[in-house]
Amino acid sequence: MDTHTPPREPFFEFGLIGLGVMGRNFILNVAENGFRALGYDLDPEKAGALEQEGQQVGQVAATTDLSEFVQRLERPRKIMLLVPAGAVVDQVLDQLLQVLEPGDIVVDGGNSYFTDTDRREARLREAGLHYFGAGVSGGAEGARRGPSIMPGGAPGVYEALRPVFEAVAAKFRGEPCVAYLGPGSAGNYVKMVHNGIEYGLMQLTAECYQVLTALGGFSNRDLSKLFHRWNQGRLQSFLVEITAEIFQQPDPLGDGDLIDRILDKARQKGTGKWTSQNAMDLGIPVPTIDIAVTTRAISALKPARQQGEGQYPKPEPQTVPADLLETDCEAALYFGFLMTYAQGLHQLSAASAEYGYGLNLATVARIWRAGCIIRAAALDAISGAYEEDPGLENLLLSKRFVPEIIACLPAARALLVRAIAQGIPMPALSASLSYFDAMTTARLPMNLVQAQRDYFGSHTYERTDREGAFHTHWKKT
Ligand SMILES: NC(=O)C1=CN([C@@H]2O[C@H](COP(=O)(O)OP(=O)(O)OC[C@H]3O[C@@H](n4cnc5c(N)ncnc54)[C@H](OP(=O)(O)O)[C@@H]3O)[C@@H](O)[C@H]2O)C=CC1
Ligand SMILES: O=C(CO)[C@H](O)[C@H](O)COP(=O)(O)O
Repeated sequence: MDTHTPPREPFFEFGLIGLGVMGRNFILNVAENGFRALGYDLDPEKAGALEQEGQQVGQVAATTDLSEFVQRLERPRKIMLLVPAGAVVDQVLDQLLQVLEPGDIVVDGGNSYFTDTDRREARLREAGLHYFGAGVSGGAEGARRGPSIMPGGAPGVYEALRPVFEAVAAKFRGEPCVAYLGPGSAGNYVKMVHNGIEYGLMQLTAECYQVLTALGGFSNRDLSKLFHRWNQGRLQSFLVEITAEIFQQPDPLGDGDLIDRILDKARQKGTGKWTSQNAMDLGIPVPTIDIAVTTRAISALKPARQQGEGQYPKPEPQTVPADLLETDCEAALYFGFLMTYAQGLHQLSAASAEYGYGLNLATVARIWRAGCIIRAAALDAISGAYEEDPGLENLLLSKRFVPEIIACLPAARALLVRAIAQGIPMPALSASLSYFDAMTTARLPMNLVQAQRDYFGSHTYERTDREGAFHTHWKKT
């Protein structure tokens, strides 16, 4: 398999298992940054493809033989897995446990569920091995040119990985978008919430697309220009940037634009759902993320949606002047983005306390400023907000953001009123605004919910005027 014929003795400084979309690109990035890197995949075609591509980069080889892979790595071995999350990771670990030696380091770079990482870390520790969870974001391009890396595990072990990670990570004003985040599964947890935020931002963007099209008659060309313009301002972000490009992509299989030929069913691999599920366990509200997951589920129900559209006529669309719609959408989208980051970071703060991660949220926001899918100009200011006030309970309470959020509110409300009146679903913007309104209302109607709970189940309630738990024999008529 090797075309380089390097010596058979340990020669490579970094090993990578799983030469798919992420692995192949990540290992080329590692080699290009001066580390001798060896890849392993079961599939000879993938190993061959890496060797082919690696010729231009140098210092990279591939094998399909696991014992050869292990023999040719310098000790302690540093091996990163970029294989599909789930059972495959355990299968690879079963094999590695047969051949690795105490002190070797295994890094899971995939989207593994955080409790799996804790379990695997304990398993490998028993064998004298180190296990590290380091979520990687940025897709294929990021892996190749500079991803954001979210590492967690034993701090001493990170020191061995730091030179490689800092070299390959994306740079924001020269600062690598990687930092040690915390013990155990901290890295995989942060990556999971990153993906939850990703779901929220994508859903908000999609809703703007729908409302601009339905109420403003924006063409794909108009949308591309608009998103491009937005990307020059406070909405500057990877997702807004690629959205501008998506709207100008011609259909490679026919006339017209590709976007118009893509089926409106969004799939999901599970990280958004895990974020929501765990937020529920922690008792932290992340409604924009929840609804983004739910909306993907609704999108999958195409036949029912089609049937519903036939049975329930929509209101006649009332056209809104394009400039007004554009202004309101920009502010509403920015508002929604801020609410989504606020929710995700709030969840991280609670998870940090619950699982002992000791997360520094300013650091988390800092390493998201470049390389990852949720990178955005706003993250620089978000990081600053947590630096100024490390105990900040919620981003929307940050003095930095209060005036900006206040300024966005009229537009977000006006846009939603129009959308609701016209029967255009904007579930993520709606959830973001209701989240904001609830989080900024000192007295919510939950006194009634407590009364109902006590009425039917003697669950007791607390009072506003004295301490203790109370139960009432409610008067039944
Ligand atoms: N794609 C993306 O944009 C991103 C993905 N991720 C995460 O990174 C991880 C990898 O994703 P991605 O690169 O997209 O996945 P791919 O499916 O493209 O690549 C996975 C690779 O692992 C190989 N593989 C499977 N089983 C084994 C095994 N037992 N031993 C060795 N190699 C094996 C696969 O080979 P074969 O195909 O022959 O089975 C394949 O080459 C996942 O956890 C994913 O969630 C994270 C960020 C972004
Ligand atoms: O990890 C990623 C980016 O950082 C994945 O590309 C992304 O989360 C895909 O998720 P899904 O398939 O659920 O939309």
